Amino acid sequence: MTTKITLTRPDDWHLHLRDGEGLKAVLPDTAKQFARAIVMPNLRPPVTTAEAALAYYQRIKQALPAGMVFEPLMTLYLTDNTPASEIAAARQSGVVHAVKLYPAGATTNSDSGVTSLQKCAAALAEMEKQGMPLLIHGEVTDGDVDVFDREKVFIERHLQPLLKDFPGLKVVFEHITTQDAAEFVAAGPANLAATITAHHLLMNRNAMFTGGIRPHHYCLPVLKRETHRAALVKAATSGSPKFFLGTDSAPHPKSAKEASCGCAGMYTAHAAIELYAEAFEEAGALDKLEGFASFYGPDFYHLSRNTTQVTLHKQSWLVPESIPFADDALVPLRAGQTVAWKLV
Ligand SMILES: NC(=O)N[C@@H](CC(=O)O)C(=O)O
Ligand SMILES: [Zn+2]
Ligand SMILES: [Zn+2]
Repeated sequence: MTTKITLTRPDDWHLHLRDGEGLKAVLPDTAKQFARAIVMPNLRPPVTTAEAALAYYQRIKQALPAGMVFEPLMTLYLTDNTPASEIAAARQSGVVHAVKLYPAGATTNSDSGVTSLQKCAAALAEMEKQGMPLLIHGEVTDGDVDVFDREKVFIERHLQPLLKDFPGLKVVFEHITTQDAAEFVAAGPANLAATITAHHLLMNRNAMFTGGIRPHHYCLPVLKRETHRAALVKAATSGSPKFFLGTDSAPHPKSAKEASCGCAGMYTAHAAIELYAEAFEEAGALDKLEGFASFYGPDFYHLSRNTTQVTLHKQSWLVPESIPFADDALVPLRAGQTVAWKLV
């Protein structure tokens, strides 16, 4: 039995850091294990300009505790009105590495998101030209579509046409949750990749209803049935460079999660690489973890791989019931329970 693994230091290709006091509370959890992270732009107001992305970059750098090394990779929030010139400015800034597409109304802080991809044609053409990746929250928002089918329907209605219209555009299908998405990405061109969260590898939709309603297991896209979880594990452990690590760690105050209309998002940054190690071990594929966590992401983004390492021990530890978060608290995934691997 493997009791110790050493990996090239991983990166997180999909992360929510929030801002202000919340940012200060969560940033060390990510920086202790990841060298870099793609930072989501769904703040209030959203990060829609290169100038705002640069200012956010500086706030993250300032919030980093002394002695920690971490590089935030910024993203721009795409709207119906994003001009091509803003894409060029983002590229020029040197800190923006991707543009994020939220279909309007699909998820947390997506009110200013895109209502129709037609409206974004100029920005998308510029991204294709600049080699700037488009990161997609791939769910339709049509209330007639069952919430468990929204990702699958997005592929047919929006992703396929997009890839056809912009064949050179680099696309990351973010936080995929279905067998449909895993198979679509695996069969797609090299410029199409996907991120997979630890929670979608470890849990199926039963986890939302174990003995009662479990608001801390609610995220978007929502957890799916077991066949989908199994397909995601297969994709993540396949050794295909089209699938890489993106935690989608999404902190919300406890009071906003444990509410009559609770927010979507799970907090996993406190134990991210350890949770992935559990999922890969369970699949008998610990040897595939380094490629997924540390190589395929930078390769896709044309960034260099990290040169330092992290070590994990097979040593179970207790996750705290809650973590301070600004003037509230956070309930992390596995709160009050154990995680099987521990970062040294
Ligand atoms: N994943 C989530 O459930 N929530 C994310 C938004 C997102 O990534 O869709 C958040 O910002 O809270
Ligand atoms: Zn999302
Ligand atoms: Zn997210």
